[in-house]
Amino acid sequence: MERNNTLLEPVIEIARQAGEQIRTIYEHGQYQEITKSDNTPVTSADLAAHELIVAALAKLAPEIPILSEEDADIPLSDRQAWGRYWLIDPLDGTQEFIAGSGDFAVNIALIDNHVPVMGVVYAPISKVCYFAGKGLGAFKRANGINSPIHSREAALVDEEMVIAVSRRQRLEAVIDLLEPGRNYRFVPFGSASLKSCMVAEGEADVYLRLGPTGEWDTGASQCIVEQAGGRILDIDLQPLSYNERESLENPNYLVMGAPTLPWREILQHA
Ligand SMILES: Nc1ncnc2c1ncn2[C@@H]1O[C@H](COP(=O)(O)O)[C@@H](OP(=O)(O)O)[C@H]1O
Ligand SMILES: [Mg+2]
Repeated sequence: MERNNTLLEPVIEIARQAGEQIRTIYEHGQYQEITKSDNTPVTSADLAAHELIVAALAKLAPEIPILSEEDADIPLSDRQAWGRYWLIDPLDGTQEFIAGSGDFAVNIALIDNHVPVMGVVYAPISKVCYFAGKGLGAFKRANGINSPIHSREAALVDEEMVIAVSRRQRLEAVIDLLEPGRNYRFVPFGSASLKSCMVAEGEADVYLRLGPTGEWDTGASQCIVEQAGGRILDIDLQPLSYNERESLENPNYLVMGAPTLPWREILQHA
């Protein structure tokens, strides 16, 4: 565990450098865009960040293999021998990058024996970095200052429950899952990882994600959320898996700040 945590500071710097590169491209507005086979967009900014991160991680720790959203076509038969590997999403929130909302982030996780043990999420526009190491806690770095972060305690039954949701999904699909009669407030925000970090720092009680995402969308933020006191589980309240299936697609999931809330009742229509 200690060995993993010595990698944290260099990885934060790699995420920052990739984020700076993304921010420069974003501000100049000069990038190419193509549609991938899963019908999601990828830009030259995603690919530039991918190249930077892969080169820097290979230099930092040549023995650790890398799985990136932008180079993910590696069969399980090759991946299953990996004890530790880097799981990266060079640009989480590509559609937000294109739309100009500013809600996007660089994600780098270290997975050890199928468990995220290190997570770094860097938001290039706010220049805020969320990071965590297993057994170390979760932190937010802004203006060079680290602050420990903690998810929110269980809200009382009649208190407002703040729910982070994608900007690009039908809100009705989320509302349909929820137990009626509670006081919900929905906060649309871009980038799956930044919404998870909202829960980790207590800005939201829960993030409900319906629809496709990849293991790279949750690896880094799962470590941050867990170290902050929360959990990421699928909608049946089972753990997400890493590098255990041929497909890298996640099931629907929820990021909960307070694991002790009665989630089975709250998600009664799931
Ligand atoms: N049709 C689809 N197939 C696969 N993943 C999708 C998807 N639509 C959205 N996503 C995932 O949701 C993430 C964005 O979340 P949000 O909608 O909350 O901004 C995307 O991250 P990327 O931008 O890295 O591809 C992508 O991984
Ligand atoms: Mg991406």
